[in-house]
Amino acid sequence: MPSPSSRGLDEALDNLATMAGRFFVGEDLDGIRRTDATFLRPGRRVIAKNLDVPVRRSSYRAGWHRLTVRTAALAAAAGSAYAYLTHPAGVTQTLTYGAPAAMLATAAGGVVYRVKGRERRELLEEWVEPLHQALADPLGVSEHTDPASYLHVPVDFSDDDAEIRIDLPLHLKFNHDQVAELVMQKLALQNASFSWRLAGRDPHLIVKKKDRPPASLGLDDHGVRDLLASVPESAPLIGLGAGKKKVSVDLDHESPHVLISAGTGGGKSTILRTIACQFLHNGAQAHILDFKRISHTWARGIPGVHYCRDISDIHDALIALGAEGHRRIRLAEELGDDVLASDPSLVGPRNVILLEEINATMAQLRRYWEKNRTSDDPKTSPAIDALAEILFMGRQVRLHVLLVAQSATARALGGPEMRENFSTRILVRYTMNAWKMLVPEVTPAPKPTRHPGRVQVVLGGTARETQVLNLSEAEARAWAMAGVPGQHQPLTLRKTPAPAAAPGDPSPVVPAGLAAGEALTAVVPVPGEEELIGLRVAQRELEGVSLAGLRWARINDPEFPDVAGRNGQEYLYRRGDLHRWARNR
Ligand SMILES: Nc1ncnc2c1ncn2[C@@H]1O[C@H](COP(=O)(O)OP(=O)(O)OP(=O)(O)O)[C@@H](O)[C@H]1O
Repeated sequence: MPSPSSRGLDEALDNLATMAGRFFVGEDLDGIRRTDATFLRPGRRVIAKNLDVPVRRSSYRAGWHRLTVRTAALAAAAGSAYAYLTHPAGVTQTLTYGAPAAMLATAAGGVVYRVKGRERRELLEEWVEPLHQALADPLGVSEHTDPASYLHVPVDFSDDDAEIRIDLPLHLKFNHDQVAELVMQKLALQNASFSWRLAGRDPHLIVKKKDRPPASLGLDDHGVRDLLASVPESAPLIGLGAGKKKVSVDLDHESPHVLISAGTGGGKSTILRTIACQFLHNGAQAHILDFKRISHTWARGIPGVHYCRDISDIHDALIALGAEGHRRIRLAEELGDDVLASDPSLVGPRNVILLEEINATMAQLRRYWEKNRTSDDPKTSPAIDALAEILFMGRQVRLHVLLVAQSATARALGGPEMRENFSTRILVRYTMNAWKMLVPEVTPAPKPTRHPGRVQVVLGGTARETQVLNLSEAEARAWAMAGVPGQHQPLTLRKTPAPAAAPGDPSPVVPAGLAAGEALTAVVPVPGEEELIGLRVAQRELEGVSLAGLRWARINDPEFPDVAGRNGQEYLYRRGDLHRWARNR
């Protein structure tokens, strides 16, 4: 009978032999067969039952692959040990000098990996993992399967030519429609084609975009001019969606205001330009509140355009527009719903307010008010209050805000309830956080694409991928000017009493002398502004403008004030007009 110590030795030798066997055939060393991988073929699915943890990527590798990696690691370890035994000083020196270099290289590699891996991690977390959770049961795949082993979803899967591949189980016992629906849902695809390749040892599914929007869209593309001319006055064309379907937003029937959320360079100026020039074409008035000063130079001097670059003018314009909104509400009440329904323009011409860079503009408006308010004035900027009021006014008053935000946080818009006023939201190159904040009702978020001019137009809980009509500055200007003749209202800045901004007063004083349809005015007090002055006097009053500059602008700048009188040979201008022109240059 063998002694207990020799039995222990036998067991240890047996275990060692088993481990060595597993090592050389490339199996998991604990002996559990987790996947259907063989020595020659990588695995496709998990076969072990009752696993507590997800199966690691290495368990899917073919046996020969694992053997190669293991042998290489063993050889490296043995080589290092041999080197240490034969040349200990050399190894110590190498470690002394090599270790810091290796650490630096590892750190640099780590940074690159983090940056490159961020997109990949987002892809796995937001789309691939939820898709796996949804598909595992219908496909009969173990939930412990590594999603990336059978769901081959490229990082840029929302691009037009992207191809998604899903490896299917060999038993092929699943409901095709159910799987297709889950793929559409979980990857937030809007239109896709499904090719089932079921024959052979490698059944799989290929998913591609179908009926995608055009790659680009310009005015000279077939049918675009006719389309532009045919869209209703209240519903400008934004672009074309899947299957070349027209995408527009009807400000009278769907959403009086539009929010555009885009990172810089995402194409926000192009979207505003395309929408605004169609309104101008149809006789609307446009107020461009452009704190960046140069976003819409195409609109300079177009009749019906009121361009404010200076923060004091933006402040005044918002107050005047708020007061105009109140006047229109009262007028609408007097006219009654049925009269307005037959002719909505009775309250006045349509006014679109383009508010670029809301984040910076709101901050500037606050700062401006802090600097200029007196101790009797309310603390909140009346311009910000006016904007809030305009956003709450219904579509009947025909004042529409097209607002651009790089980051449409509640604070940037003046409160979370303010975001609710934008039932149409256009998102470009958004982050997942921006989507969750602005479009919580559409989930999961469609994957953003870097395709120029490609946006998501969200309305009524539905997101539509759209290729925005790209009008050049010259085309937009020409389209705006080629509108219905005589419809543009000339916009002038005239002195009117400032609306009283008493806290809690729901109906501030309306600027005097405004009748329905009359041009809006902005309130800009300049001492002696009605007085007529020549360019020589103006040059002394206006900072940073030379006499030559004034003479040049008189001829070349379409926004230079009109001549208001003459003194002999000299042309005279209203002082207030010259000051406002200079501020907004
Ligand atoms: N609809 C579109 N079709 C094709 N290309 C477009 C479209 N919109 C924008 N682009 C491209 O993107 C560039 C930037 O567009 P745009 O100036 O409108 O972006 P932006 O977000 O306003 O930029 P910035 O933040 O710098 O002002 C354009 O020069 C153009 O090349």
